[in-house]
Amino acid sequence: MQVHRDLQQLPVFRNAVITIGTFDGVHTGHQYILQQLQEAAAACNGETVIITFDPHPREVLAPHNQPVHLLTTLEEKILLLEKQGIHHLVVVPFTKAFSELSAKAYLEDFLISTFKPHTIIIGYDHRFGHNREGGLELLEAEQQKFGFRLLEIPQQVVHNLTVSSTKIRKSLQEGAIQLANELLGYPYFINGTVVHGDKMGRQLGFPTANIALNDARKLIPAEGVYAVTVTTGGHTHKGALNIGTRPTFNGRELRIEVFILDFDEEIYGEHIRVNFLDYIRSDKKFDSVEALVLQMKDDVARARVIAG
Ligand SMILES: Cc1cc2nc3c(=O)[nH]c(=O)nc-3n(C[C@H](O)[C@H](O)[C@H](O)COP(=O)(O)O)c2cc1C
Ligand SMILES: Nc1ncnc2c1ncn2[C@@H]1O[C@H](COP(=O)(O)OP(=O)(O)O)[C@@H](O)[C@H]1O
Repeated sequence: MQVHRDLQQLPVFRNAVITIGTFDGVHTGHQYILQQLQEAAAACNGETVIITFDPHPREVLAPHNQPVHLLTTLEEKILLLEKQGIHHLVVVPFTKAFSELSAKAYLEDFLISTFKPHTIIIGYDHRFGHNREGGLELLEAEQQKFGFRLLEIPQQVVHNLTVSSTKIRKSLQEGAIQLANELLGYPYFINGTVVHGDKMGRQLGFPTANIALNDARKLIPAEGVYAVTVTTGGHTHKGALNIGTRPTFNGRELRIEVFILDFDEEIYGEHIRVNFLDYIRSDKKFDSVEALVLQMKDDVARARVIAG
């Protein structure tokens, strides 16, 4: 997949079959659109082109101080899209000025003039232009004039639920990992670096790698204990992960820390990726360190079975 970040340097696409969106999470609904993109491109000997935005439009448009919670950073999105076998990803810098283009100007002066699409494929609820004023009706009205094919993809449903990035974010924030993973079509993951903690883990018999996220905008699932897999140094291990403030030790700040099963290496400063498999329990304040350690033994046993 070629990634284009400079709109002035785009190649000429052969029969561009395009789709447009933020694709946060690259979930099963997005994956279906990408399949349709590939089928349409195969039928016209065209190239598949995804047009996405960075930063995420909500980061530019959301009221000040409202945190964004991304399912995928741009780097992660690129990796996920690459796996889908798409030819081109065009990353459009999303600015306030760009967001203020009228729907017609966006369509004619940006989308059609830049990509000269053979086919445009959009999801059922795609909106564009200032205040989201444009949609399917405007594309249909412009179709004759510009001669592109138009394909609208209906909503995708999993367990009677319409798949959406918002629903997946909500599930993760409620600890509903299995549902989130089914809607995503893969286990939710985070990427980070191993940093120093308070050096208590080793004394408890459970050294825990403390994770600093690569990107602070990444969504952190609900506080609690999770069964995970951990990839570091090119190897994947089972793990028991805690997201919480360590109430037993009267901690305050939120930490993400993982005990890696059957592992004994110093990995400070290393890159670490965690795949969330299932939620085990909520975070608790224990009356004694012994009680916490007993519970952690049980968590680890459960993580071993789940990650098996
Ligand atoms: C699987 C697992 C479950 C945990 N559950 C809790 C918990 O319920 N309550 C709590 O206060 N701390 C919990 N912790 C966090 C421990 O208190 C923490 O690992 C310990 O304080 C060591 O921290 P350090 O690595 O920063 O020294 C958990 C840690 C792990 C790995
Ligand atoms: N099984 C393991 N799981 C997690 N980290 C481990 C493990 N074995 C060794 N380590 C190392 O030990 C560190 C965690 O030890 P810990 O005493 O909890 O210190 P800290 O408070 O700095 O996290 C990790 O960052 C890692 O480098």
